[in-house]
Amino acid sequence: MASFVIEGGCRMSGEIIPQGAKNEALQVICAVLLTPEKVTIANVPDILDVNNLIQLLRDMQVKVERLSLDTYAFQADNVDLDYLKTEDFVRKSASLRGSVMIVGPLLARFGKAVLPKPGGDKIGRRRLDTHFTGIQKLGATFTYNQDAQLYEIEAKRLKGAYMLLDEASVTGTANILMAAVLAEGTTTIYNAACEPYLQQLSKMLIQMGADISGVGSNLLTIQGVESLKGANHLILPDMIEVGSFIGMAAMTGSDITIKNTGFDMLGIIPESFRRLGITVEQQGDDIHIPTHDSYEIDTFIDGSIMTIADAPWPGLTPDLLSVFLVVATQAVGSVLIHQKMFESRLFFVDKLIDMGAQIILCDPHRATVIGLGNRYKLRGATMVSPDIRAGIALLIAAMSAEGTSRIHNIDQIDRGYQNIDKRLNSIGARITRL
Ligand SMILES: CC(=O)N[C@H]1[C@@H](OP(=O)(O)OP(=O)(O)OC[C@H]2O[C@@H](n3ccc(=O)[nH]c3=O)[C@H](O)[C@@H]2O)O[C@H](CO)[C@@H](O)[C@@H]1O
Ligand SMILES: C=C(OP(=O)(O)O)C(=O)O
Repeated sequence: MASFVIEGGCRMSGEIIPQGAKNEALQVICAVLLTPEKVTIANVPDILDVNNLIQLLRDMQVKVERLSLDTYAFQADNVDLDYLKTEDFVRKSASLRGSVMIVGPLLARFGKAVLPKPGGDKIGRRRLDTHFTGIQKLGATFTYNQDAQLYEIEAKRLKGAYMLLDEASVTGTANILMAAVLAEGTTTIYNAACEPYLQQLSKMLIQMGADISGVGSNLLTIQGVESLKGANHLILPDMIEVGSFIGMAAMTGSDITIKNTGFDMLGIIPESFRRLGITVEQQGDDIHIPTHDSYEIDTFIDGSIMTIADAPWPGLTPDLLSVFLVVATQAVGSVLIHQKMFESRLFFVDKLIDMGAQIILCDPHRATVIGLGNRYKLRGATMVSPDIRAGIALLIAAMSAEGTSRIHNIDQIDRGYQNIDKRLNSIGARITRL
């Protein structure tokens, strides 16, 4: 497994362009299975998860053409459904979470799909109930094949239905939506997730001929259509990467401009960083983070310690809480980080404590951070990245620390951040990939 060696204390300056959004890419690439026509997708991030999904489609005989570094044309006019029965398919599906979202499109278009255990971060229970119940409501049957360890799913023709999701699952909503666009009649999805990823997926599906209303809300109404056509789609900048750069800049005392951030789609993210005391200057669609010698965490209006907690969109994405946590370690003041959605995403704080951070892990979901302000710097350390977002948080810690750090298992970072070492080194970081 590759590692990063990071020389701490280097300030960055200059401009950085965020990659395309990982979680949107995973959705819209699955959606190409809904039509035999050509779908062209631009701003596709060159990251492990996305490349693994594209390979999975290639293995299913989807024609994939790389038109430029970040633009692909897909044509699913001759899909090999037998591939879904192979061990190779099961193994590859387990390498990423996004693979679960081929079920909706396959079922809608071909009446059958299989669902092996998907991959993704090991950050606590990651149940698929919402996917199952939603797709069952559309009339599909699930049969567990013990030998192959996968579900076989069938439906002659999906039928629209009303459903109130048990939770606003991101990939669950995408899967059900992609199934419903070709179902017969009307589907209503209440308590739908409405992250920008889903708004963008809906936008692409509408361009393909789907009839969807309520986009951006938690109530989606879909009138099924007979077939869908090709489309051209542009993926938004990755809001998690934008947030990671904001935190990284503040904590390393860097002066950077994050270009083309898709600011209007960042929701509560910029304001949440401002509440940590970070100056986030909007300049058109760019974000400028000036050099911070210190930043002070806000309190609630009554003076009590602030909580930063995740919530379904338009609440704060759980994928940035690790970044908020690490950035708070060098702030003036205290904050409670409450990761409500996942129960194993905060254990990486042990590594930060080893580096000198003052953190009390209250329970698997909550950590209190007592900011060190300018009093002490973190110390360099050797660490292993447990998941993608803990990985970037540890990288930020290492970049701000005194001395040299090593992070092992950086595949976990590469899963979601494109050429991160090269891009950061080009504006002044010192990261070596071994
Ligand atoms: C490939 C992809 O797109 N992955 C994202 C997707 O994963 P994914 O779609 O797998 O995550 P879900 O939205 O299904 O749920 C995530 C977790 O949050 C819990 N939950 C969810 C909704 C809710 O209202 N209450 C609640 O507690 C679930 O029980 C689960 O433990 O969404 C997550 C939540 O934003 C992100 O962390 C992942 O990066
Ligand atoms: C948890 C994440 O990804 P995945 O769902 O692919 O594991 C993430 O992107 O932070």
